[in-house]
Amino acid sequence: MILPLHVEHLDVTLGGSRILRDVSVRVASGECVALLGANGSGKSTLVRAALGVVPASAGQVHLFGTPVARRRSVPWERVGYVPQRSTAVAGVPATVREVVTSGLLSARRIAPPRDARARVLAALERVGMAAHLRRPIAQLSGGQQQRVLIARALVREPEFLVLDEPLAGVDTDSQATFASTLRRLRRDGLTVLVVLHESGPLAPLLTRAVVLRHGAVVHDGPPPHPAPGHDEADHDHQHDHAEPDLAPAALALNPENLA
Ligand SMILES: Nc1ncnc2c1ncn2[C@@H]1O[C@H](COP(=O)(O)OP(=O)(O)OP(=O)(O)O)[C@@H](O)[C@H]1O
Repeated sequence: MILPLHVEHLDVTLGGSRILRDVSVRVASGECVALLGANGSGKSTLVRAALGVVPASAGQVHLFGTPVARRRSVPWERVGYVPQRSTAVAGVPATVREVVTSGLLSARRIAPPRDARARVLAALERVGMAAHLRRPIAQLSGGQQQRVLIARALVREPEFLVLDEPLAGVDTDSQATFASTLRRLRRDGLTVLVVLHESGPLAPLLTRAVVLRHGAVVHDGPPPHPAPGHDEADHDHQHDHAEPDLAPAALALNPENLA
């Protein structure tokens, strides 16, 4: 069976430090897997390595059976990526329509396809944001921005969606909206890998959780139950190693730059 994601014995070393240690993770078709762990445990690094953004020092990554050595080797027509909102939309002076249209562009396709308008609208309808088509993304709430970024990832109709901390800095109402969006996508048959600080309101949607600690997998199985009284709304840390805010031109031209 060809897996959407198959990571085998992956090691990643950055700045002389071993960040991931012998990590093996499988995501099968139709699963909704959470990647959990404390700050600095290596979750984002694993996602970035899976999308060819950071190189492996040992081990292998396959997406739909394709070996991933660099960003260009990712089968982007089958994989959607939703980056952390804080790094993706800060200061971008674009409308919702423009942001979602950028999901249809790439280094090889710098003009939108003929049916772009209909596809953009359909993607926004899937996340309940069609009414906001013409609004500047910077004017939207955090939760709404998050849904627009999901629409941008959905506009190519991927089979596998990777989301990096979609609940970070999002208020409780928007978290519930996000959970129902995710439930709908799962019903549509999407395979999902979602990086989370803790499983929280998404726990009922998860088929499995992989927990990282100090760059190694310490759990791969049923999702842990959310702690009583948990509140993720205040989890809005910034990454000291985060990519710089994307220039609008990069956002408009090449969604693969977001990975
Ligand atoms: N380019 C880099 N050079 C050196 N160290 C790095 C680099 N990128 C990440 N790291 C380090 O790797 C470790 C894991 O970082 P990573 O962002 O993958 O963790 P995380 O689990 O996603 O954390 P968070 O919850 O804060 O997003 C951290 O100690 C981080 O400082």
